[in-house]
Amino acid sequence: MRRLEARELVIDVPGRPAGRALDICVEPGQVWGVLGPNGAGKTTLLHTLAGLRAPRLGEVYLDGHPLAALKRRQVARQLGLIFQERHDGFPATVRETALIGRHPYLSPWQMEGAEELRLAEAALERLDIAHLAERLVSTLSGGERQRLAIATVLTQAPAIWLADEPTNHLDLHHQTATMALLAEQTAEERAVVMCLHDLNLAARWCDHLLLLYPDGEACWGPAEAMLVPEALERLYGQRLATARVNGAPVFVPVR
Ligand SMILES: Nc1ncnc2c1ncn2[C@@H]1O[C@H](COP(=O)(O)OP(=O)(O)OP(=O)(O)O)[C@@H](O)[C@H]1O
Repeated sequence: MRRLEARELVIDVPGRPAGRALDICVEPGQVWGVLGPNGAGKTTLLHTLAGLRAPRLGEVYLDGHPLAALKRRQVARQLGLIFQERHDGFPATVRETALIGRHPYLSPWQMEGAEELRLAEAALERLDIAHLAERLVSTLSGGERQRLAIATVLTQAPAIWLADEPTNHLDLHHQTATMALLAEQTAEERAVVMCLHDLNLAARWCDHLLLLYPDGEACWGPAEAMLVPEALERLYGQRLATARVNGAPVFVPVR
């Protein structure tokens, strides 16, 4: 059981007032969506929750321990990260890259074994990129790279996924398949926090939402309480029409 908490957390967005401090507890089995317009601080929040960026105020806790006091290797066994910026280091194949997901569990001199390989192959299969296993990552399309990033975290099997726009670059089918995969993590008491631009994916798949406003204001809670058209219109500065499809609200921008 792993719990990620933000206590009195103010993310450090340069030049912005503190706004509302975040008090959030991500419990095992929950799927959190972070919504907000460009520049609201979604990526900054995710980096702060991952311990990669210091907050301006407050602290992030993993299972009650301050994240900043934990060893990165310990953190890497619990938190899986899908971020937007990726840099190709040395040339690596798709399979080698997926195997990186097992590194937090191996000692520095230990080679990946049959079990690591099995997990990586299963993840590549799940993300429909098994046929690309021998290819160099530098030759992949944007959507294939995105699916590899997800496959790498699936290989890692962390307790908590932190994903920045996980459906970026993905076609409609793979967007849905990715959201299903993330929601599926909850069956094993894992949790997911993801930034999303697509309100309808958030409405369909997230059970908790955090709305981040550009002035630092924020509100959060169960998804149904957050999906209030007036609040969402204020969030995006966009009028919306609402319908219901398959039991979930659907929001369409109106002129
Ligand atoms: N190093 C920096 N120096 C100055 N401003 C920065 C720096 N890093 C981020 N910012 C600013 O902080 C704000 C929040 O950025 P962030 O990337 O977290 O937003 P976001 O909500 O993820 O946006 P988007 O939807 O466009 O991805 C932006 O206005 C950005 O320009």
